[in-house]
Amino acid sequence: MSPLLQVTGISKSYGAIQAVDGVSFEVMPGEIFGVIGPNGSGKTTMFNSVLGQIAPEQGRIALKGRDITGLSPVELNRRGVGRTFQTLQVFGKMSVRDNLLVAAQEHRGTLLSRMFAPGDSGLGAKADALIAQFRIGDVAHRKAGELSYGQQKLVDIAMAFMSDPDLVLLDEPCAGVNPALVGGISTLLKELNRTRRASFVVIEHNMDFVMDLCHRILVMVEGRVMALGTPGEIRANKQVLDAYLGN
Ligand SMILES: Nc1ncnc2c1ncn2[C@@H]1O[C@H](COP(=O)(O)OP(=O)(O)OP(=O)(O)O)[C@@H](O)[C@H]1O
Repeated sequence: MSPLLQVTGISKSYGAIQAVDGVSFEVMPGEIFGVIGPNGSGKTTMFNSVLGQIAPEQGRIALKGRDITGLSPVELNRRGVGRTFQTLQVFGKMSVRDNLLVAAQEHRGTLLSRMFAPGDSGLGAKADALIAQFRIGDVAHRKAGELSYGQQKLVDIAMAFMSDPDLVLLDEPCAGVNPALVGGISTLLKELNRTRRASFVVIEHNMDFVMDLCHRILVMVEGRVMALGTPGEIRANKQVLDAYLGN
């Protein structure tokens, strides 16, 4: 099986800070791939390099064997790469359902083309299916800003799925979420992985969540890959325990 995502030797510095230093890894189709590491270890910078948000100074990123290095987030989205951010991206004054529709239109075209696009172009059915899958039907017509933070996080994740992505990069999906809802997010991601064959790259500090959810985990320390393996291998890695998990 050939990799869905191939990251080869990417580096990015900010002045004297080498935020990402020669990071390489592959994500296979259908894989849930975790990225962990202490604060400031370069996880988000690596993520943003993959996602076209920042240009890596070195290295190559390929999706399904094609070079995508330097492509814009919009172009990547069209090629099947979705993302969520550390901070919520929902529009608080719009209904949950409208947030999903806007996310899909974002994927389909420019603001101008959206303004003149006829109706919802069949996106309503897709939004309703996701609302059902995310079990947020009871709040679908409420303003997103009125929902609990955890529920807004679910809306945020659902928005990333409106473009039928092959690969979704999730930046700290559990941050700030009530522990009672963390298990729900994990169950949901496993279900999306199974039913939609979507692959995920997940940055997360919640170790129980990562260990339970991910097939393989990359450990970053000071911009470099310290370890890469299954949750069992990462838990048993002495170097990782000393540098990170043991803290
Ligand atoms: N825009 C920027 N300008 C200057 N330095 C930056 C910038 N973004 C990140 N850095 C620095 O690069 C290093 C890596 O940061 P990054 O945010 O990628 O780490 P992280 O592992 O995602 O951290 P966290 O877990 O806290 O989100 C840090 O030293 C950070 O201070």
